[in-house]
Amino acid sequence: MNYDALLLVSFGGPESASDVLPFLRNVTRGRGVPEERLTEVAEHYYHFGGVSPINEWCRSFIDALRGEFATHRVNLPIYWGNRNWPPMLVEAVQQMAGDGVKRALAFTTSAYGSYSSCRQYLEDLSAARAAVGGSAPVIDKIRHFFDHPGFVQPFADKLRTAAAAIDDPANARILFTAHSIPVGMNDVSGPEGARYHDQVAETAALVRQAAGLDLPYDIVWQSKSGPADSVWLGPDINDHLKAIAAEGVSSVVVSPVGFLSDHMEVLWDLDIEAKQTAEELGLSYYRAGTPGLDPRTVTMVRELVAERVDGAPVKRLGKLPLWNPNDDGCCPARRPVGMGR
Ligand SMILES: CC1=C(CCC(=O)O)c2cc3nc(cc4[nH]c(cc5[nH]c(cc1n2)c(C)c5CCC(=O)O)c(CCC(=O)O)c4C)C(CCC(=O)O)=C3C
Ligand SMILES: [Fe+2]
Repeated sequence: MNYDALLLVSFGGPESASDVLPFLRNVTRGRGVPEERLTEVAEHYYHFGGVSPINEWCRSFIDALRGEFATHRVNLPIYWGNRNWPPMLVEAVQQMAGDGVKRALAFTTSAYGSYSSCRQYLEDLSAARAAVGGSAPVIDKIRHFFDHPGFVQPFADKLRTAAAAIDDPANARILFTAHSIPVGMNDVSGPEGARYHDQVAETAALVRQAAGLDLPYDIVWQSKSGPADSVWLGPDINDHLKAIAAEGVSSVVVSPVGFLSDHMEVLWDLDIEAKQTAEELGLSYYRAGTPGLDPRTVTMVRELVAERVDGAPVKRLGKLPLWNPNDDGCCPARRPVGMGR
């Protein structure tokens, strides 16, 4: 297939204190997230001066990707649009239309399937295209990359480095963590359901294997939002820290496989909140890094583009079946948080 642009699609994040509340309102519009949760999350952002690292990461990643494309003679201009904070998707689609782009590939910064990590990005892309009208390019989303070596290997190296600092490996546990979602949303993720959970679990196993570690590990979930009585994927990382401390575990190494780079969820929910929980329990806490700007991750995007443009081989380490998220047959439009399916 011929494409004439790459669009990087991300979540967006505030870049100053006055951005925080308007950003949070964009994220949660129509989602049934309680007001107390918003005030609480706003404080997490204010703690860091109202600045999420996500937009700056996108800028640096695009710079690196432009270099990668130039070196490998990939002749595609790169555009950038976010779901929740400028630069917004609609501006990016407008710009592409003005530049005469007819067909674009979209790389989203989430590796996994599910309504929140995939379908919602597709819905926002179609809304942006509809707003731009007839001159908007066709946009195809690149496949889920949860098991691509350019995603798995940076996590593995960073996990190995973090684990090397543990002084009592006999009583250590690896915790792989990803953003929780409502259980009802997970149940309908992917063509056969539960694929969000299963992709995260496959990534976790691949990362541990690639790190060459035989420490025991668990998969845990973080950053639950929505009403307190709504059922989300668990165990929550903080609850699980209590459970394993009671079993006699004395050190944890936390690998945030749910995140391509250090978002606010990593800086606050892990490095402040979970770390404090661990310390209160007397557990030594080590946090492994995210891929971030690892050159292998930059190369991964070029390779994912080559799969679509040149029919290059599909590089992957896992066995879960892939599916085409551009079809309508997976991750149906959702009901409000907490409503189950
Ligand atoms: C699966 C998933 C990912 C991973 C996939 C992906 O990367 O997209 C993700 C990423 C992110 N989530 C982010 C921020 C937020 N998510 C919220 C709320 C929610 N997330 C959900 C799910 C996910 N979220 C859900 C089901 C909700 C409930 C509301 C709803 O049903 O939509 C809220 C509202 C307040 C709160 O309750 O936390 C905020 C502020 C940021 C930016 C961080 C930064 O600024 O650095 C990023 C990358
Ligand atoms: Fe989120």
